[in-house]
Amino acid sequence: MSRIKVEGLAFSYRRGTEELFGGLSWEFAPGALTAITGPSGRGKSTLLYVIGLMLRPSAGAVLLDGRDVTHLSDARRARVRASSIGFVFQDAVLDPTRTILDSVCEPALYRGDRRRSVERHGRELLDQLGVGTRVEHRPGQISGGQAQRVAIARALMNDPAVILADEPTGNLDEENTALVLGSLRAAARDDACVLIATHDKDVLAQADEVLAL
Ligand SMILES: Nc1ncnc2c1ncn2[C@@H]1O[C@H](COP(=O)(O)OP(=O)(O)OP(=O)(O)O)[C@@H](O)[C@H]1O
Repeated sequence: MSRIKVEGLAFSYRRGTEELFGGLSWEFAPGALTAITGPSGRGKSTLLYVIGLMLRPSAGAVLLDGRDVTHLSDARRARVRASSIGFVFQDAVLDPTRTILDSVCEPALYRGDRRRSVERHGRELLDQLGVGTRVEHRPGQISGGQAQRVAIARALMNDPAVILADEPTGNLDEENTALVLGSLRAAARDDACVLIATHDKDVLAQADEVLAL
């Protein structure tokens, strides 16, 4: 079974304005890295928000493991989001008052995991992403590209079944792009469904599937 499926999907930010996706149907398989590409303004970010249950489609449905999650209440959609979806936002917003390690650990502490094992896992993720020496720093003390990688570690923290990443390599050089792709690939190997909105040729070359909007 596909982990995520969209059926006849369309979205408008306001009634009577431009409709995005034009009735898109697509299945995203677990274990696969799918790049979502297309010209600026075509709706790549918006598609991630709709699949990430932050926006409701104006037509069609989003199915997660075969279950239609489109019409659930806001509270139930928020629960599904917290338990199953890791989101990497385009601008890597991190809490300026927390250390890097605290930011990465927060999703797991919030759901009640034990601090010791959470911190161990947080340090491992930050190491994998090449920011392991920055754990006690705060967002103002690291570069934009490092913040991007911290945001990815945070999204991977709870081993989500679905990872949605919006231009995750936008700020990165070749070496760090490879680190990020390696981490997303490792998550996919653990059977996650990974969707990356991107213009990056390296990401497109390494994706298992490409959805062009
Ligand atoms: N909050 C909003 N309210 C109204 N319109 C919006 C909003 N966010 C985005 N849009 C519009 O929706 C369309 C799709 O935007 P979106 O950011 O999803 O595109 P994109 O393909 O990700 O673009 P880019 O490659 O430039 O990041 C654009 O026309 C944009 O102007």
